[in-house]
Amino acid sequence: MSATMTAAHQGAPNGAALASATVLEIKGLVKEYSAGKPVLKGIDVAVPAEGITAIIGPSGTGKSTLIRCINRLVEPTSGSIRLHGAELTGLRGRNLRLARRRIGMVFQEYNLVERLTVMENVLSGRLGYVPLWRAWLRKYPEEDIQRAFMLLDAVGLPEHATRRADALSGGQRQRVGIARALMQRPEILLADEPTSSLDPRTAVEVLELLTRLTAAEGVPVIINIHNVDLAKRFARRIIGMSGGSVIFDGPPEELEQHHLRAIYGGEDWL
Ligand SMILES: Nc1ncnc2c1ncn2[C@@H]1O[C@H](COP(=O)(O)OP(=O)(O)OP(=O)(O)O)[C@@H](O)[C@H]1O
Repeated sequence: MSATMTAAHQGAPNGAALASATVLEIKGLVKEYSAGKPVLKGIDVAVPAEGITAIIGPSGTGKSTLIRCINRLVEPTSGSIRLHGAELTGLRGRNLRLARRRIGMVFQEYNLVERLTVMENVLSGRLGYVPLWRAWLRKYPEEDIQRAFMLLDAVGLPEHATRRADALSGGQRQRVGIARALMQRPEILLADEPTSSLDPRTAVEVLELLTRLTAAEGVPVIINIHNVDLAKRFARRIIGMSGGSVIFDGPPEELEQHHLRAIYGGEDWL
């Protein structure tokens, strides 16, 4: 397997991607928030069906935009995004809602409903599946409740089911966020800077948990992360972005200082 780099990165998926089955294939993805000023300049990425793929790059380079184009929180300007071969761009209404059920998301600021209990927050991961009247009446199927308890146990919060979300620490909230995302039984999980609001030790604990649980559930993860050391430690694959383009795509052991200089610019910080 070899990493691809600037000029060599002409859009073809690299050896790492070809070696493993692909769950998500992004081709020629462009996003312009203002006409003629692309933030994403034709992204080509093939995400493997297992493990963590980390997106690194300087602030403002389009990492969040890329992640949010996948579940259409951000509308792509052009290009293709295929999940298990099915095109996601252009979906509307019910078809978009059905596609979103297949894509879990973990957020930097957790996005829990603060006044609801931990259990209700986890169960809300089923909202795309359960009829709304059931959710309003809090009548989730028994199977969902069992799974929510199992996931709360797995994230180390079995005793917190009835606590309000706003009574939890940041690390605990993110554990609830992970349980909620997995409650959805997603085919892929997006994590948009999931550890940026956490202290360094809690960040490692949350990434360990994310790695373990998603491996157990067989869910591949795309994570947008600022900390390069954590990306190298937990990801199987690194995508380095700069100026709205992918300039490194390969396994962590191939990410060298010259790549980091190309991604982040300069070298006085290295
Ligand atoms: N909703 C929006 N409307 C207009 N411009 C936006 C919007 N969201 C992001 N941008 C711009 O797009 C560019 C890329 O932003 P994005 O948040 O994707 O970058 P990022 O690499 O995730 O940055 P960070 O690491 O700081 O979160 C930035 O210049 C940003 O100002």
